[in-house]
Amino acid sequence: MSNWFHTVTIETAPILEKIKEHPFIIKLMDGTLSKEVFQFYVNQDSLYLSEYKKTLAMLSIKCAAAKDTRFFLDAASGIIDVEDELHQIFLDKENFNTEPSPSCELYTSYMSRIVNNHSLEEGLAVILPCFTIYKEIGDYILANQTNKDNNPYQNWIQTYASEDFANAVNSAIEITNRYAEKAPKEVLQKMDIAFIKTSKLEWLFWDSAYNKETWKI
Ligand SMILES: Cc1ncc(CO)c(N)n1
Ligand SMILES: Cc1ncsc1CCO
Repeated sequence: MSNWFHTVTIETAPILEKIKEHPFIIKLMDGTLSKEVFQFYVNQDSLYLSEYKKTLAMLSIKCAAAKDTRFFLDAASGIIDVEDELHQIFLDKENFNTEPSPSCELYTSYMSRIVNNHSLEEGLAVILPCFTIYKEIGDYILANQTNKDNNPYQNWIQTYASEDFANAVNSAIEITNRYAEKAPKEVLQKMDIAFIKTSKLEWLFWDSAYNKETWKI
């Protein structure tokens, strides 16, 4: 079946491959990622998710169908659960840094700008890689790791390889495809641009954590 998501996924396949080859993911998978780097990541991800849930809530009120509004509101509150659970386990609250890294700032600001100032369709496209790439990476790690019993990051891996998350991802894809079906070509092109850019920002977010990115000034 040909649909918008299927087509854009083919276009972004090289980005997904780069993410799978990134040392952050390789080391997360074999459990050798340094605690310091993972801590930096969880800290920034906490700042990221705190903004992302607001962006999802904003997108939800732009949807015409009540079931779509409900889906995005549920996803936003699902993120509060993830924040509570994963961050309870992994976040070092005493050394929490409240300043987003440049890449974290860029990623959250970009999504917020598109959702707030552009069309609903572009908004749907811009928030989608956060669902689909994490699903891909969660499944990829689970399928390829040999140390499920003693990986310090297993709880994190399981969250994104879970059935609940898979259901949420499928719904997000279905909703976006449904709006894309009715969208004119110009809007579809803008959806592609948004999806591709956010996919790159996913790579950048992992890379920035791996390098413990700082503000240069
Ligand atoms: C950067 C980023 N993208 C996506 C997700 C999925 O929730 C996450 N936790 N963090
Ligand atoms: C953790 C997370 N990331 C995108 S949506 C979501 C919550 C799905 O319920």
